[in-house]
Amino acid sequence: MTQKKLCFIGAGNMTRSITSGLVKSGYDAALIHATNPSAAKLDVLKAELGIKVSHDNFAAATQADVIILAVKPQLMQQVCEALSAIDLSGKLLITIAAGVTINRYQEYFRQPIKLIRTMPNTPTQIGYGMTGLYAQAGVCDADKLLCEQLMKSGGEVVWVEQEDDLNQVIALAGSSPAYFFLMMEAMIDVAKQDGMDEHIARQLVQQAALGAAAMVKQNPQLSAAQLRENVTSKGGTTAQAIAAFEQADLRGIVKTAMSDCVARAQEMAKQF
Ligand SMILES: NC(=O)C1=CN([C@@H]2O[C@H](COP(=O)(O)OP(=O)(O)OC[C@H]3O[C@@H](n4cnc5c(N)ncnc54)[C@H](OP(=O)(O)O)[C@@H]3O)[C@@H](O)[C@H]2O)C=CC1
Ligand SMILES: O=C(O)[C@@H]1CCC=N1
Repeated sequence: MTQKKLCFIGAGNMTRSITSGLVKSGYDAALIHATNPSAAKLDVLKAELGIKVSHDNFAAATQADVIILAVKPQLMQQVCEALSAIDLSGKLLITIAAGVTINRYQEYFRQPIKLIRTMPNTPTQIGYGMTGLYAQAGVCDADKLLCEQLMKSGGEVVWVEQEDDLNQVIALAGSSPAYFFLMMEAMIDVAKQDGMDEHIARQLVQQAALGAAAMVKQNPQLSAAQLRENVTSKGGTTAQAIAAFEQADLRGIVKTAMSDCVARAQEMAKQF
């Protein structure tokens, strides 16, 4: 991979996930710079990954070839406006923020920019990430390839055709690790209430979840429905459990959750 000077603005959960993936995959830590107002997260990144850290967004971004915008959506305007005095003509901008549109970034930077919107997720930290990508019109193939390579160091990537499609990516992959964590959390809680040791419950649940995801991935010819049916013996235990989920309208709950997730991204696009 071509190794360029990277600057992450904001050193929170996602910057940690992406920079870990990059360093683990061999990206030169000396070329990665992260900035943050408070010191604690920077200290951890410096100690764990050996990347450069500072509190100065402007200086770090000025020196970088690629600026990765990784602050919360509500802070994006303030952060981008403060960087708008930098000549961005030779730099690629990548944003990981949910719900902030390309039009907004153009307003904030007040100059022509080359921007790729991405939607990664936290499993990027361990190489199991999933990132959706959308490039602003006019971004060249070399910059698209560079962004793709950066995000691939943490897992898989898909390009989407329309900017709006990123909202579906959020519902399906950006936010969805939290849905699966909730499911596992609930299962572990039930086992604990039934008197099981928490560590054993967690081991059982995490391995079952990992196995189920691997079964889906390794059997592309089989639908998720078919894989579910293969577990479900007629008149058996799984049938009882699945009936309880169906009766409680799990599918309806999932539908509401995902459409609320998309709606929030659309609302944020108007807000920020
Ligand atoms: N978490 C997730 O699963 C995903 C998040 N995203 C997107 O990633 C972005 C970051 O999310 P996440 O990492 O979870 O959030 P975090 O809150 O963990 O990280 C944001 C970081 O930005 C820092 N920050 C605040 N103000 C500034 C500033 N002026 N300059 C530089 N840094 C600043 C914060 O510092 P401090 O805490 O010291 O104030 C914090 O460390 C969001 O836009 C979110 O939409 C995208 C995909 C998945
Ligand atoms: O919850 C959020 O807004 C961010 C975007 C996707 C995951 N976390």
